[in-house]
Amino acid sequence: MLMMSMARDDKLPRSVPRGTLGRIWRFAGAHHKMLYAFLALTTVSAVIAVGVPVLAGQVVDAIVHRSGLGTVIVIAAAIAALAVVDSLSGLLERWMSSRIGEGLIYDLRRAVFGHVQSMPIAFFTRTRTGSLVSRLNNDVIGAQRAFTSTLSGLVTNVIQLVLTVAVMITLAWQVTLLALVLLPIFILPARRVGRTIASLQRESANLNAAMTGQMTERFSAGGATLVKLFGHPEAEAAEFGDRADRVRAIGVRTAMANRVFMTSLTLVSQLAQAMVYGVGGWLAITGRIDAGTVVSLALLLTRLYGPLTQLANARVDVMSALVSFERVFEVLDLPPTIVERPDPTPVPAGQAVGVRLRGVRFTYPSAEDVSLASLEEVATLDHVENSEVLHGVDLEVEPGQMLALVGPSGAGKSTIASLVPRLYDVDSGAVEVGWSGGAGDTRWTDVRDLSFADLRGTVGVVTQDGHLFHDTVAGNLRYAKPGATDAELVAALERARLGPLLRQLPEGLDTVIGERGYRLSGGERQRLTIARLLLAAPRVVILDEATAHLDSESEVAVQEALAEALVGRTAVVIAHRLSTIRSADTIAVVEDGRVVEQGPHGSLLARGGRYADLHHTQFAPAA
Ligand SMILES: Nc1ncnc2c1ncn2[C@@H]1O[C@H](COP(=O)(O)OP(=O)(O)OP(=O)(O)O)[C@@H](O)[C@H]1O
Repeated sequence: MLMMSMARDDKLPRSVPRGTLGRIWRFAGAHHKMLYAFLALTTVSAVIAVGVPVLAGQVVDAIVHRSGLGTVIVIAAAIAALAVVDSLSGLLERWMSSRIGEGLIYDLRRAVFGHVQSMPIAFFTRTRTGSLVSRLNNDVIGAQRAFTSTLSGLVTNVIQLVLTVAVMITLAWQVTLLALVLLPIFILPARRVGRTIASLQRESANLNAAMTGQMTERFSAGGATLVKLFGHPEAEAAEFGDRADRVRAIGVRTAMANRVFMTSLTLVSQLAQAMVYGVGGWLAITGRIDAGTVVSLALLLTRLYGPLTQLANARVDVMSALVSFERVFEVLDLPPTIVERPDPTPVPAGQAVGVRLRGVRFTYPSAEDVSLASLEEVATLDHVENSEVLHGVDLEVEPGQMLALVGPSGAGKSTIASLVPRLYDVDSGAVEVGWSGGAGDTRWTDVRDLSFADLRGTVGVVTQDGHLFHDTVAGNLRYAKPGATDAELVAALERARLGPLLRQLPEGLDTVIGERGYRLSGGERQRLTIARLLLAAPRVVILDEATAHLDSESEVAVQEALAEALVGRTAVVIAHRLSTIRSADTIAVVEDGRVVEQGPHGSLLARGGRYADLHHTQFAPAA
């Protein structure tokens, strides 16, 4: 058992899954040809490295035996030629290894970015951005190192080692054996130190990611405001300081572990060299070997312990590279739970689209389904199963009509709204969009059967705090419609009641907005997201109508913009204002994950049930 685990440990550090090597090899599929060429070139370099000491020995023999100037010059010229070839192949090798390495970084970055983008929103609500960014930057580069320095080092050194030992044995097996006696002194500490360094590096990577996470979160405008208002800056600084301190300690320990190791290896190598001179010299004096052979052996020995030293290091590199690969693969392995079906149903252009929910039950995904402990920066994911939030919701909005969702906080209104654009998928039942199938009937199609592009084109969402990228006004708007002309952008801004603001902006459409750009008020932000929606012109609008934080002037402007946005569209509105609720074609009262009442304002009020209660307590006084 112990032997087995030790044998396995020779190849991989304890915690790296055994399939990782094969997977890396498959991942690097596009670079295999270049890799083979690189390995061939490496072999040439290794042969040259062994050839030169042998030739040097022959020069000494030629001098000792007085073989003539011609021989010496020929051998010297051969050494010079080998040096030139060695330099050229070294350059070519470097070019190839960097092509492979950088190519791999490119592949990994694109794969991770693409995959992370395909993750459901539940993943982003749990994951810390800093950890994710660090995965894309640091670990990808760590993984690439495996191919540039580590792989080339590994292969060159193994080939060189084998060749050197073979040549040394043919020259003088007794001296070779003696020199090799010291070998175990290299191997044993290499394994220990390697493991220690790998675990230190892993801890350091996690700490760095935690610091990046803390910085990105706390240094955003929102985060910084929170710290100023409620935070404990000293405690924050202390927490950051602790992590930075640990990274410092790890840095020192890693550096020292490396140095002590390298120093002892150099020492052993020099002792072995002394032994070769002593024993070899004695054999030469007693006439059993040539003087040139002693020189060759001594030179070859430097080529033997050199690769050994580097191999011991390569082992450490391989392990940390494997850890980086493992961390990247871990992200790539997260299943994107919301996927597009291969043969989606097309939505016919131009027709109005209705929305309905049939028997929808929904539970928010648990951490285990959508996330990674290392990206949340927790030791283990919480195993708590979320409880069901929607317990069989039935709703229907005819094409072109408006449905208002009302109900107490936490009832599930936002959850219902998030199911239509597939931010989440239902557990059972269906969310459907429908269009006229001819002959007066509506053709209902599950949103899971539509392509992402069709769904995005059909359903538009205006959230309470519409997010804007740090970009120009035009850039933010064109996010919804890439080919839009300036005239279209201006028209959308006018309709969203942002005309006066646009004229005031220092650089008009080219003014940079967002965190570090021109500051927009809450109402202006919201109207900009409405302008974005107007440009996208979806047929269904999902709207979270919370305008409480706006002053009355701004609120009027937002209301006008919203009214504009809803004209001619099907709308599902999480309504907070009586005027909206009254103008809705249908009102659904949501309570505790169920629709408890549904109908137009007048008839619901007349019924004197939950809506009538809500109306009296919440809406009427504010109206
Ligand atoms: N990402 C999430 N993960 C787990 N549970 C969630 C998540 N978001 C909301 N919930 C839970 O789902 C339930 C319904 O929340 P939802 O936000 O849909 O209510 P709401 O009616 O929109 O409330 P409000 O009017 O306050 O916005 C709540 O119990 C809430 O705690």
